Amino acid sequence: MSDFKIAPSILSADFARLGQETEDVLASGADIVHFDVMDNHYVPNLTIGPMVCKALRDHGITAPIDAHLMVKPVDRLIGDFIEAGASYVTFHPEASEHIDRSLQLIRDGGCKAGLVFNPATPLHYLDYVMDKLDMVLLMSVNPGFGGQSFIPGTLDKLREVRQRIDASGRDIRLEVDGGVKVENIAEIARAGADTFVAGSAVFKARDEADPHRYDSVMRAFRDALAQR
Ligand SMILES: O=C(CO)[C@H](O)[C@H](O)COP(=O)(O)O
Ligand SMILES: [Fe+2]
Repeated sequence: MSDFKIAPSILSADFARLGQETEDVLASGADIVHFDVMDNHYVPNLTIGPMVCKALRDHGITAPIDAHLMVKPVDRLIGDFIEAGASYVTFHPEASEHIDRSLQLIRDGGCKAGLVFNPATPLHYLDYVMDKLDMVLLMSVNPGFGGQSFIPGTLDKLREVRQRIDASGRDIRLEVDGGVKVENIAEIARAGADTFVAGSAVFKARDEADPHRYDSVMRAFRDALAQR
């Protein structure tokens, strides 16, 4: 597998300069913009919503935006993110009253749909919905904050989901989110992930030579993936 995608989480960007930061990280080679939505209810933190997603589109960001909804209830915000220009909309199954309906709402709006699993959320939520998924996102930290350490048990869970995706024969991305670093990305890729969210590891590693570039950390991620 060589179709690896790197998705910097703008949670760790400078929010006062969000448009420029997003441009800079994409110019440095990022593939996807990971957009963390927290509601101070499902998770104990409060971040950004659809207006900010739309502002990034209006600013000229054309790359895929991966809206990771850590909100409860889910369904009303799905419509808002579709309107705001999200490309992927993912949600936590235990935060939705009707998982199948939420997935269908996302796809009916022309977006790609994904389910997100916290470290202790069982994988049985995948049963009966594989045909409605474009992405499975495994959290490798408990959701709510950037800058936490990767939980090693995620590796076994990744292997299990990789088997399920391959057995399904479907085109479903396997994303991992939380504590992804240059030092552990190869091991995470070997366990089956193909899409890597990295927040603090990217935005704390601005190039010394140019404050608008993240080239060296992006190159280090690519090199680690090439040598996995
Ligand atoms: O969903 C998230 C937290 O709930 C973030 O995407 C995640 O924590 C990324 O940050 P870092 O790479 O610093 O761990
Ligand atoms: Fe996230």
